[in-house]
Amino acid sequence: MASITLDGIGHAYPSRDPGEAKRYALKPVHHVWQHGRAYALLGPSGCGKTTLLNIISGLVIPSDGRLLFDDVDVTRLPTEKRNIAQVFQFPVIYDTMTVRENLLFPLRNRGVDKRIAHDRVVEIAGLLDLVPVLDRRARGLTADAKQKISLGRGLVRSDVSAVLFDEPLTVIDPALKWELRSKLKAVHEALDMLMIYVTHDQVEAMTFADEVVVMNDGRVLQIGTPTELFERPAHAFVGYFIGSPGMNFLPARLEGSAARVADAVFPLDARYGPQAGEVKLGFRPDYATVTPDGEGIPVQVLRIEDLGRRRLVRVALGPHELVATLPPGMELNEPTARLQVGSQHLHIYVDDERITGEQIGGELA
Ligand SMILES: Nc1ncnc2c1ncn2[C@@H]1O[C@H](COP(=O)(O)OP(=O)(O)OP(=O)(O)O)[C@@H](O)[C@H]1O
Repeated sequence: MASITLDGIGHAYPSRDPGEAKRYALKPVHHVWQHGRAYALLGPSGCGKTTLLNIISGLVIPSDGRLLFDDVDVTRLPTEKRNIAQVFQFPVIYDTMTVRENLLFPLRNRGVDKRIAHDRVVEIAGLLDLVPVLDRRARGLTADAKQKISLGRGLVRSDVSAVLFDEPLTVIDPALKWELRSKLKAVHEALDMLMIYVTHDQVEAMTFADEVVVMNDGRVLQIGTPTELFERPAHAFVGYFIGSPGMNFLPARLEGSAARVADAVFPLDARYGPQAGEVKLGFRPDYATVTPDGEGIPVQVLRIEDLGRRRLVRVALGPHELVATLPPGMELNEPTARLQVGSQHLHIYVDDERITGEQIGGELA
C-alpha cells in the first residue's frame, strides 16, 4: 500500500516526423495521490486519461518526470514489478474456473496462505454480491456477473500499491450501472486501498471518487472533491464539463465589485483590481433563477424545458443565451422576465482560469 507521487509526470508519444515540435498527450503534472483514497480521472475522449493510467501501470514510460510509489522511484519498472491490480473495460477471467477459483487465482499466484486466501475471497465476494455464485463456473454467468468477478480479482489482493480501473462499467447493463457504481463506492470504503478510476462519465466519477482529476487536451485542469468542482470550478472547462447542464459563461467587464454584461450589472461579493478588464462571468444554471417580475436583471424568455424533477428556462441577455432554473410553481407568461443569481455563485475567469478578488468583508472570494 502506498501513496503515488506524480513528480512532473508528462508524456509526448514519439513522433514519426523528427522536425515536429514535442506534442504532449499529457502535459507535466505534479500531485500526490494518498493511500486509502479514491481518485477518478475524468475528461473527454483523447484528453490523456489512459496515458496517465498506463504510466502508473507501467505500460507507458513517461517522457518527462518521475513516478514514485511512496518514496520508491518506479518510473522505469515493468508492470509486473509494480505491485498493482488492474480492472479493464471487459472481463478478464477464466471461463472454465468457478467464481471462487477465479478470485483465489491472484492470491495463489502470490503464495498467500490458504486460510487467509479463502477468508479474503469470501469477504470480496460478499462485498460484490457474488457469494451465491461462488461455486458456479464463470462460463454460464451474465456479462455483468463476469465483470463483477473481474472487479473481485482486482480487489482481492490486499497488498497492492493501487487498484486501477479503466472504464470498468462499459459492459454493464445501464439498469445495473447505478447499483454497481454505489457498490464500488462501498467497496472502497470497506477496503483501505488507493484506487484510480478512469471514466468519461461525470456521474461515475463523482459517485466513486473522493477526488476527481478533470483533464482536457492533455492537461490536468483541477483536482478536487465533487463539491469543489461543482461550487468552484478552477477552469472554465471544468464549469462546462461538470454539471448538467454546465455553467453559463458570459463575456463581461469588471468594474470594481461588479461585472457588466452589455447593460446588465451583476453585483459581486469581491473586488477585483483594474487589470482584470475583459473577463468571463460564470454561474451555474442551478443557482440562477428566473421569475416573471420583481428584482433582478431583465432577460428575454426563449423556452422552458420541463425535465420532470426540475424545469430549466433558456433566456437571452442581449445577444447572449443562458440557462437558469424556473422555481417550482412559477409560470412565465410574458416574453420578458427577471434573472437572479446570488453573488456568492458568480465566478470570474480570465483566459479560462478562475481568478479570486478581495472579498468584500476581508477574505479571498
Ligand atoms: N500509442 C500512441 N501513439 C501516439 N499517440 C497516442 C498513442 N496513444 C494515445 N495517443 C494520443 O494521445 C492523446 C491522449 O490519448 P489517451 O488515450 O491517453 O486519451 P483518453 O482520454 O484515454 O481517451 P479515450 O477516452 O478515448 O481512451 C490522444 O491525442 C491520442 O491520439
